[in-house]
Amino acid sequence: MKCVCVAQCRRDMLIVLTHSRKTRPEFDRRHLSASARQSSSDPLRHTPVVNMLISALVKADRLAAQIGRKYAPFQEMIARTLKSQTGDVDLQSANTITGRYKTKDDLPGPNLATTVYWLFVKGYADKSHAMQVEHKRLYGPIWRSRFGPFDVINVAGADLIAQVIRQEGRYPVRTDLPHWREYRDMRGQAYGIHVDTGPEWYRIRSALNPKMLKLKEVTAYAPIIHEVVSDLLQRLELLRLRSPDQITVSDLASELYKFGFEGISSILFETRLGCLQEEIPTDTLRFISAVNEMLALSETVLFFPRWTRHIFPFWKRFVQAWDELYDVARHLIDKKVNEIRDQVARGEEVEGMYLTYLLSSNKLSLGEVYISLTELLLGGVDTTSNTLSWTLYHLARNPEIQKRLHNEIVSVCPNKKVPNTDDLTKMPYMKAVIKEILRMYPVVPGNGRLTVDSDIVVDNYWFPKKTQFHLCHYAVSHDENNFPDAERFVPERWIRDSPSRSQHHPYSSVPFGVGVRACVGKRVAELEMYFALSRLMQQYEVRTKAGSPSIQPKTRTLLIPSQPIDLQFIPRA
Ligand code: HEM
Repeated sequence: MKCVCVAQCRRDMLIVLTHSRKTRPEFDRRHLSASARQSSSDPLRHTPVVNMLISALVKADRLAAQIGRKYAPFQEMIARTLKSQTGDVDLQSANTITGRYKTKDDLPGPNLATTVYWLFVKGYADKSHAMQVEHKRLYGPIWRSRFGPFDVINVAGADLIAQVIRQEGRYPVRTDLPHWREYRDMRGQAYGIHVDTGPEWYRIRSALNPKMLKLKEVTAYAPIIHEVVSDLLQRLELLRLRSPDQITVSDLASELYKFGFEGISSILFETRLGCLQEEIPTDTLRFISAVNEMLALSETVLFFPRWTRHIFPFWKRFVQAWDELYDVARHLIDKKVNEIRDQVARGEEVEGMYLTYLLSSNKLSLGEVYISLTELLLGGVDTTSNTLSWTLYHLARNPEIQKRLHNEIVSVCPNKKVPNTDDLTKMPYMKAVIKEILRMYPVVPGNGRLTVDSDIVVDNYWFPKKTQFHLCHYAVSHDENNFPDAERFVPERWIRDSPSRSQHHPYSSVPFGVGVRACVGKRVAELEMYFALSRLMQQYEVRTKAGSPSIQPKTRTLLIPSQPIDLQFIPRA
């Protein structure tokens, strides 16, 4: 979705989900390190060209304002031109159209210069989640942000988000992804779940849903998830023993990232990629590198107009990254297609998981399967791993909560019994822990909705078709009115009959989104996180090192830790 800044908006809108910043011709192991991914250079923030462009935009904005003050008719002409470029349907105030509603022109909010000031002078460029909170304080729960050609309505009240979602129509759209569409047109590929709209999106989504969103179906993935969790435990044990004090695992997020990548690809592609091995296979490194490169460049490509493609290298690299990503995914899928073909030829029954289901359901073409699995992978890589990182971090800092969680796990699964899905239903506290983490750190801190079918009314404001909304989930889930003492980690808020149980609006914490367009991977993500967390707790007590700093989140596509998380893993008897 579009939002207050190009960087933020394009991140939030994609809802796709990893974020290596640095591009390197040869991929090396450092690409797997979350800290390396987080700290490497951001093309939007550091290139002199971008700085020049920004300063030119600010100047242009100021100049337009000055000219506008002197020459109102001229300003109106500029406004007409800009509005026609941004797709506004009418130049008249909607007051005259609707009579009773206010319009977006009546909304408060920052203009280009103010936004640039907030981002680059006040330092909110990688803290757009915090900017939501500040802007809500300044402007109220609904405001308008303009940034160059982007014009976004920010909504930061649970009831207002509910109003937008209720009017999203049958085929909701998060935002337009013209550059993804352009790439797919260029290569003659299918569009897929992120690019397709209307009934076509719905057709693909309906094909993907059954083995992803039904709890009973997702249970079938338990054995493979446990296999990957076992590998994670082995890896953590190895790293712990190798550390100088024999208890510390450094940069936990990067290990959990590998777990996330391995976990989701083993379900989707029915192939173990070896991300948690000591020596990661070359093809897997290629795959990970391409995912990170494509996502990092996706933001940059959108920022620059099409005519600059021959001047800057971004588009070419974006295309190369997609080619690479698609190529590896296609290779993995083709391998499975051939296996299935051989099995059928031998008269054997075909068994498998998600890929086998998609291939045998015949609901999608092979090209659509390539794209769909790639996009599911993008959705599943960094989301679960970041949530797990924050969870372990807070458990380490809150021994009482960790003890309560451990007691629950032991009471349901004594003697380190490996939990099954039935066991999970008896672990309400573990679910509350994850819910609370997703409230405090919604991985997708701001989501988007682009109105397509009809005009809508929100909070007595009338918005025409093609209005881009930014749903400020972070600001809402940190609102003291919904969650008293909102900055504190209190899983009890989510426990029925607990004195700390919060009375909150149903839309005040919706980390997976709501409605037909909500996260397709929710069930799989939950299963992965519950199995990983329960088994980690069975094996270790996690602690922070004495004097270790408190870690703040930052926004890089997703809400991620701003520093590496190092934790001590004390084996349990
Ligand atoms: C903690 C884990 C996760 C969180 C918090 C999360 C959150 C979200 C959110 C907020 C959205 C946007 C929903 C909307 O627009 O209303 C989304 C969409 C999506 N997610 Fe997730 N996600 C997670 C894990 C996963 C996993 C594991 C997968 C892959 C299996 C996945 C695949 C997707 C896809 C493909 C979409 C786009 C759906 C569509 O446009 O129809 N996500 N996710």
